[in-house]
Amino acid sequence: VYGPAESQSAVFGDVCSLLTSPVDGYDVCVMAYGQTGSGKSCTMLGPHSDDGHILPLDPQNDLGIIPRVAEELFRLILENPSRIPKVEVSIVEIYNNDIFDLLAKDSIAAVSGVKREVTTAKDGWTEVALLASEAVGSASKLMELVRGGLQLRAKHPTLVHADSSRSHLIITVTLTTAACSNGTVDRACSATLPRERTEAGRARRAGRSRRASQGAWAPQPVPGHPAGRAEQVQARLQLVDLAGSECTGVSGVTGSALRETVCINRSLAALADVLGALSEHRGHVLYRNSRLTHLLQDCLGGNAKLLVILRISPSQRHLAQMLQGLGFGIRARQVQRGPAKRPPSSQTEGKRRLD
Ligand SMILES: Nc1ncnc2c1ncn2[C@@H]1O[C@H](COP(=O)(O)OP(=O)(O)OP(=O)(O)O)[C@@H](O)[C@H]1O
Repeated sequence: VYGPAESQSAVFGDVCSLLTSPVDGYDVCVMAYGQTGSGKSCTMLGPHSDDGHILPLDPQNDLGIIPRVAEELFRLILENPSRIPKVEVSIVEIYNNDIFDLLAKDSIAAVSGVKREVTTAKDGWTEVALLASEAVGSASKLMELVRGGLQLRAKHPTLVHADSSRSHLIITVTLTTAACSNGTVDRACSATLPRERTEAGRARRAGRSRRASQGAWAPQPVPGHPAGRAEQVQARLQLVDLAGSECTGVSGVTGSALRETVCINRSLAALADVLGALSEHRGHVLYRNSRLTHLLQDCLGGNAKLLVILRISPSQRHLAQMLQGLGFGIRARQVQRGPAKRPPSSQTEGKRRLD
């Protein structure tokens, strides 16, 4: 629990240790939940202006989780120059239960993003069809894309918060790495990784493969490999700034803003329901009740490491929302899925290969 005077770097200190996981092939999701105006965007992004620019008054202390994650991720990646993954970014917002691609490039996209659909592929992964993604080679390029996405994000003033975000923002960083395959010799792997890590990574990454997105980067051929090419492994790091839960009597919204509020509250209720179902180990989890939970299905119910940050307003005026937020936190905490699992080795059934 962080008090009001806690620094952004202290909060990031609890996120930082998760960042080796996507580099090692595990999915990670960090999301901020809380009522409108409680400081989710501040926590995730730091202070920022309407044009998406991050505005730290004190650059050392004010930066939020996302710019810090960008820096730390690339620092970790560059620690091992012989295994640098391809890093791609996609940014979507879920507004009024519709998904908008904030990196799509066409005339409509310049105003509000392009509407997309989430689908569950045959292999069980949820994906947003036709989603634009951009390769990035540095933290600054990643943050440039985030700023562009923020400019398109839906906002609307309310009585509670003059700069209220009306959509859920989901930034996905995908790391694609050529993996060592069983029965083959990947010289890059074996030359640079300790034996123990190579073998563990082999089993883990070989089963962690997903379909590669289209792009210039391609796996290197592996001599003697039946498919004639190295396997690839993809890990996703998702950074989620949820829209705020809201009591319409307090926020005073009407018309289109009221519809936004209804959609926000419904999707957050669906998220709470999913966490409740997972915590009770129910056989059937209703991910598709909302596009938010459908899109986040892999990180909520899959093998991802999920970190939920709860923002609670200390104001008595918001007591009902405070209790509701704490109830959400209790549900999130009750979800026990054990340690993140290593995917099956490449010789067992159910492996996913990128070919
Ligand atoms: N720790 C903090 N210290 C000082 N001011 C803060 C802090 N956190 C947030 N604020 C301020 O509170 C206001 C609301 O913050 P923010 O935009 O992050 O809320 P939010 O939860 O994302 O709201 P919404 O869901 O409506 O978009 C902003 O003016 C922000 O600068």
